[in-house]
Parts: sequence; C-alpha cells; structure tokens
Amino acid sequence: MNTMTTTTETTAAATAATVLDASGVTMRFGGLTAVRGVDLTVREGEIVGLIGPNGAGKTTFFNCLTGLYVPTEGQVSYKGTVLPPKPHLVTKAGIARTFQNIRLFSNMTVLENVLVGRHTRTKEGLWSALLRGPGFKKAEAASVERAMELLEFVGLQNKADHLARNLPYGEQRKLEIARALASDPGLLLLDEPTAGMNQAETRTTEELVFAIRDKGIAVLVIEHDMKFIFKLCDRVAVLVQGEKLVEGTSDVVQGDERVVAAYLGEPFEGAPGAEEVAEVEAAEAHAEAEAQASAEAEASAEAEASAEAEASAEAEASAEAAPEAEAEAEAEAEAEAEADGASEEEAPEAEAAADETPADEAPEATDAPAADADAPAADSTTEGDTK
Ligand SMILES: Nc1ncnc2c1ncn2[C@@H]1O[C@H](COP(=O)(O)OP(=O)(O)OP(=O)(O)O)[C@@H](O)[C@H]1O
Repeated sequence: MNTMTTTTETTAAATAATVLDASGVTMRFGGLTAVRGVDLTVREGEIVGLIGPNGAGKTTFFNCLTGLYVPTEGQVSYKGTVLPPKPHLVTKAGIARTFQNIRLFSNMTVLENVLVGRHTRTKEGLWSALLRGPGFKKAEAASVERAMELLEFVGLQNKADHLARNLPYGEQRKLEIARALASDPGLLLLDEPTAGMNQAETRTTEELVFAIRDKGIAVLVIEHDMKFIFKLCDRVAVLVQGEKLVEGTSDVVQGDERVVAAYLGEPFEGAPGAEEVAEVEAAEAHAEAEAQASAEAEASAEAEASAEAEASAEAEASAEAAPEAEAEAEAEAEAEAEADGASEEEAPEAEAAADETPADEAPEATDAPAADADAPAADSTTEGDTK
C-alpha cells in the first residue's frame, strides 16, 4: 500500500496546541495487523475525521487511544503526557468516548446515566457516599446540576427521569454524548455517532458536534456518512487496511483518487500490486469467456441431439405403427370379405378400404412422442440429484 500522505492544515489549526498525539500505533491480533504504524494528531479547536472502508482498523485505533487495547507498538499522548493504557486513567486525563454499539445503563434513568459519567470528576469518596454527609450532598447537588445542563445541551432535559431503554435510538446516541461530556473532557472521540439516524437526526448531531467544539472540546470522529464528515471536519484521515493512506482537508481527501479506489475496492493507479490485480482480472475474464463459449457449444449440441432423438423416435413410431396397422387392416379386410362371402368383384373395395386404414389407425403412432415427454422428466431428475 502506498503510505504517502497528503497533509493540508489551516494556519489556525497548525498553530494551536496539540491535544492528542498518537505516534506509530500498531495493533496486532495474532497474525492480523489491524492497525499499522498510524500517526495522528488532533489540535485544540479541531474536529478531525477518521474514515475508511469496513474493517480498516478505525475502531481498533480508537480502542488503542482510549486504553481498551494496549498497542503492540507506538504511544499515545494527551496534552504532552504519555497515557497509560487503562481506560479509567485515560478518561481521567481528559479523553472521553462514545461507542459504535450504544453502551448505556438501560435500566437507569437518563439523568442517572449522565451522573455515572460524572464520577471521575467527583472528589467525594466511598465513606462520604455511604454516610451521605453534607460534603457528599453538596457534591451530589452540583453533579445533578451539571448533568441537567448537559441534558439541556443535547436536548434531553425533558427526559431526565425516563429509563434510558425507553428512549428512541437517536436520543440514546445523544445521551451517550451527554454522558461522555460529563467527565469534562478536552477531547471527545465519537464512534459512528449518526449510525442508524435519519437525515434530520444527523443534521442535529452535526450541529451538536459544532457546539461541542465551540465549548473548547476537540473532537475525533469515526463516521461512514461522508456528507457528514466532509461538512464537519477540519481535517480527515483515511485508514485502509490498518494504514493511514491520506490525511488532509475535506477537499483534498474527497479529490484523492486513492480514497475513491479504496472505497470502491479497486486498485488505484500506481498501487503496489495493481499489475497483479490487472493480470488476475484478465485471466478471470478469459476463463469466463471460455466457460460461456463451452456452455453455448454444449447447449447447441444438446439441442441437436434432442432434435435428432425426437426425429428418430417419430420415425421409429411411425415405422412401428405402419406395418402393424397395415397388417391389421389387411386382416380385417380379409375377414370381412370372408365373412360376407364377398365375390371377387367386391374384393378391390375391401383392398381400397385396407389402403385407407393405416391413416385411420395412425393415432397409435402418438405413443412415440410419449417417449419424448419422458426425456425432459429424466433430465429434471438428474438436475434434482445434483442439488
Ligand atoms: N479483538 C479483536 N480480535 C481479533 N481481530 C480483531 C479484533 N478487533 C478487531 N479485529 C479485526 O481487526 C480489523 C479491523 O477491525 P475494526 O473493527 O477496527 O475496523 P473498522 O474500520 O472499525 O471497521 P467498521 O467500519 O466495520 O467498524 C478487522 O479485520 C477485525 O476483524
């Protein structure tokens, strides 16, 4: 794979402080390298997109950033400090995330879900919570107030006491964002925030992400909705087969033929292996053409054979039927002549009748096509057997 990257950054973003710095992140699962040597930075005030075809390694990379996976190689720094690969320590440091598959406490209320997200920022310890002293009550009231602010921010203030599981899908995604924001992050990672949303919900989420950035929180977002990504992001990185293929502004990435090729599953010009792929494709096309030609030849041979068989069956039938009918007619005529005591003058009449008889008796010959009718049946049985 061509790993040359194209980076175009706005001047403002280039001078902003780095929030996230992932360097040389590699993640292997046995023999599979899901992420290979990926570098990525996110600066203050930026919305950065991470895109790539299914299985490109996007979520695995997120899991490396948030401590769910310990990268095989590389390191992740947040605001200049290398992060330990432990999810709660990463959250405490200032990185929050949502998940591709929504992970809410479904039997808890909307408000309680946000309060859970708040726990890394509350100082009250276990004893304080158990004894419910004044310190705890004050902290609890502050947490509830902050949680309600966040619910208002995402538009769920009227659903605070609803069970999370009763929210429509789009609102569950919003609740996940509110819960992530409850840990007061400096960087929010969103994994497919618009998955399963209709257009109106997607537009609302777009506005929500801009509003989050306006609050001073940098955003790194994985999404398959390209319209959403290109409208939203200051910068987009493209992962393909675990490697970063391209990185740049939306315009640069959209115009890069390697990205289009990667999404279409086609080799891009100059891609290593493009020649081999072309060779394989040519060989496949040749094999297909040959197969078709031989199928056609077989079909026409079959048609010829069946026409021949039909003709010979008919000929056989008529050959069999004719002498029989003739003999029968002759015998009948003789019998009649004998029975009637017909004179020799009458005999020609009887002969003439005998001559006509084969035509009348011809229906016996219709037995022959029955053999034809059986033939396809035998064919279809054979087909059935091969299934
Ligand atoms: N825990 C794991 N063990 C083994 N292989 C894994 C594991 N997690 C991911 N993979 C593999 O790593 C590769 C990258 O998967 P990943 O889910 O990161 O891709 P993705 O770009 O997020 O895909 P999608 O867009 O479909 O969510 C895939 O081949 C996947 O099967």
